Amino acid sequence: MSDAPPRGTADGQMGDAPPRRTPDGTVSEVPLLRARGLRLAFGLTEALRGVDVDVCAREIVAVTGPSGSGKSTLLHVLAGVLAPDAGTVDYGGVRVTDLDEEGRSRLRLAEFGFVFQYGQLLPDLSAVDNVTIPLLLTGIRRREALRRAGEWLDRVGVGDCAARLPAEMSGGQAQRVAVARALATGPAVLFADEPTGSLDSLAAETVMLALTGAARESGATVVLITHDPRTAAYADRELTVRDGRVTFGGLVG
Ligand SMILES: Nc1ncnc2c1ncn2[C@@H]1O[C@H](COP(=O)(O)OP(=O)(O)OP(=O)(O)O)[C@@H](O)[C@H]1O
Repeated sequence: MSDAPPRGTADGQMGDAPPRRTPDGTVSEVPLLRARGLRLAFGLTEALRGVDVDVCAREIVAVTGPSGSGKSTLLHVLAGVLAPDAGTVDYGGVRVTDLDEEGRSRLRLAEFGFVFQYGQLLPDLSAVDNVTIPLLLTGIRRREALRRAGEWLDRVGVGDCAARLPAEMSGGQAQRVAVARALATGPAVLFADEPTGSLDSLAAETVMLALTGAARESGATVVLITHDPRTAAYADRELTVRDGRVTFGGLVG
């Protein structure tokens, strides 16, 4: 969005991040996220067993694979939520895997947005207030935050739900509010873990249309986990994870 706050100063080292919007509006060929040799075990369970992944600026990448194959773990490591046992993640000019917990937290707040499968909206707040909260946290004044939140709800097709509580919306409407909330602060990368996992196919379609449309419009890169081929079909590229390894489509070029 043109009125999004400036991005990329989580630790003051984001100046050499590749451009997210190429002059002709296409996806950049330069990896924005670059992971190499990722390994992570939970006790005896090797969730990631040597994963290499590139995600280019403005790309929409679907991560697919069987249950328990390591998809969520990979997303959490790419997003700096989890630190791997071995391997590197680079985001623009920042080596995420060299940051401590606090540095990763600042990076997430400044650069990343998240959408999950369930229960992400604050139940006691209306749709518009749910979208307003992260804007207020970036220091935007309430009146302006409300205006932007309303615009985002319109953009994802749920402007008429602005005053409703999450319990007064359908699952698909609530997920579109969650998409608006995740994108309203202008994140460079949107990470979505099964965003349509709890929805019927029609609602899933409306959510994916809203998510991909809004992400493309705002120039956000998207990494989304799904085991629904119809959801994966909205992506520019699909990569497959099996037994902790990327078996298909991890690298570009
Ligand atoms: N916090 C944890 N503690 C222990 N084991 C874990 C933890 N998180 C994940 N695992 C294990 O790591 C492996 C990969 O899990 P992960 O959640 O990444 O898979 P997934 O492909 O996302 O699965 P699903 O599609 O069912 O969500 C699984 O064997 C899982 O049980």
